[in-house]
Amino acid sequence: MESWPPGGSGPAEAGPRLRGLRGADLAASASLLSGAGAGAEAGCSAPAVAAVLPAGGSGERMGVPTPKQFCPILERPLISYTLQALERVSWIKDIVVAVTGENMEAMKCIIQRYQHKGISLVESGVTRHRSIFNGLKALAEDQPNCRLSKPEVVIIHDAVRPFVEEDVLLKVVTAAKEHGAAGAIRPLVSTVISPSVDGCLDHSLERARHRASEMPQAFLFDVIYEAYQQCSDYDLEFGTECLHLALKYCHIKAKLIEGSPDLWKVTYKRDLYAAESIIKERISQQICVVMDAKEDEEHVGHRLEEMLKNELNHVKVTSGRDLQQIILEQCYNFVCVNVMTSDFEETQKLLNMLEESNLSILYPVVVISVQFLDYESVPFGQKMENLMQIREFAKEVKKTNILLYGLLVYYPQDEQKLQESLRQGATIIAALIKERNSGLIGQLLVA
Ligand SMILES: Nc1ccn([C@@H]2O[C@H](COP(=O)(O)OP(=O)(O)OP(=O)(O)O)[C@@H](O)[C@H]2O)c(=O)n1
Ligand SMILES: O=P(O)(O)OC[C@@H](O)[C@@H](O)[C@@H](O)CO
Repeated sequence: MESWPPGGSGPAEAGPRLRGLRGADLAASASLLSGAGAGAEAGCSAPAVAAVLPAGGSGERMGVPTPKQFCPILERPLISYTLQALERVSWIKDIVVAVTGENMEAMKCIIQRYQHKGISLVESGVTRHRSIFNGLKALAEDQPNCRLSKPEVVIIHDAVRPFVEEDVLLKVVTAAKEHGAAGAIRPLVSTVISPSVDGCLDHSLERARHRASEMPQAFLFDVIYEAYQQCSDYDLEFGTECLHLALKYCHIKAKLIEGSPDLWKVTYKRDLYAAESIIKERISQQICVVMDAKEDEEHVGHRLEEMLKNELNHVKVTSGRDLQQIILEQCYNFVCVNVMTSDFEETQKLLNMLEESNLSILYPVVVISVQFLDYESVPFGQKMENLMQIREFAKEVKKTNILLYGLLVYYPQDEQKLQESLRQGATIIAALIKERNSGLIGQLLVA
């Protein structure tokens, strides 16, 4: 078992807000688990919580050579999104990932490149249960060269379930403390049937009375560790349900927690497309319009900003007065307005800030360099020559995961024509942000 990177600790980025079911009880649990707030002051000890991520599968159902946990989404391996989701939960102290020996180096590179913190690696087993057991052994203090402290509660979560939020983790851990085990469940989409030996229907289960077992699950460490130690080889080889092991070997009836639709497991190729679509949607929720601060309210950049607000419902459009703050808020989309200047001065300043911020390590950042030009009254030749620089700029910044596009917006004297080109410009901007197509970088689109 290795901690990677050596000495690494603490989450890679600030923990997210608890979403939805914030409630006073969840807030209290969160403060207790993080060792802060009233719970801790009242002398309640914050239970140590660790997580085990089985990531040693081959992903046969995905139908590609690369094990699905390493398949890229927006050029980043799927497992990195799951690690990010867990490490930003401040009260999860250790994350143990079980990978095959042959994927150990690849996993270390992923941890290094995406700056994941507090990750320990163990060798996976030939089945999911054996991989989980190996992860638990790394946390148990009765093992040789064990460097991790035994947690009170352990979360078990598939590495191929990237959309896990703090609130459901909090609920399963809180329930596991009380019941000994807890797991997320979802309504069944299809009815479960039992076939007879001759391949005909023997019976079906009443769908409304059954649920799909999902992840995350959480256990008092001693419960699940004891269950795995007593586990039969048959269960280790063919079992798929940790909650069942706690019931069978420790007589613990797990508390079942209703989970959100996003808890699903990436299994087939269609799931990768769905995951990419969800991630693209999530990082497209905020756009920052960057323009020269001294420009007055009539500045055409403000008109473009207003048009974007009208065209893009549910998208927060801000004008970037304090760019550093906007970057800190993890905005991944920037529209840089250059009026009449063609040397990309504003755009270059923005690109330099973005490259220094490391914002694009986890997600591709879209920058759209907008030029307003009344090309009926300005000589086009020289202007176009300048604008073509964008191709070289784009190639350079792509190396740091910044997708740079050009947009030339017709800037006529006629008000109605200007309104139309602004609307067309907003539509093009929305499409570039939504699609994040790296094949279009350096292109100059015209509205
Ligand atoms: N020997 C194994 C098998 C699976 N897993 C992990 O358990 C999780 C859920 O299992 P599953 O979806 O079945 O993954 P695979 O076994 O890779 O998929 P398949 O059955 O299609 O081969 C995945 O993160 C997978 O990497 C594991 O750690 N060790
Ligand atoms: O994909 P597999 O069949 O290997 O196992 C994964 C799932 O069974 C498991 O994650 C949930 O059903 C909860 O136990």
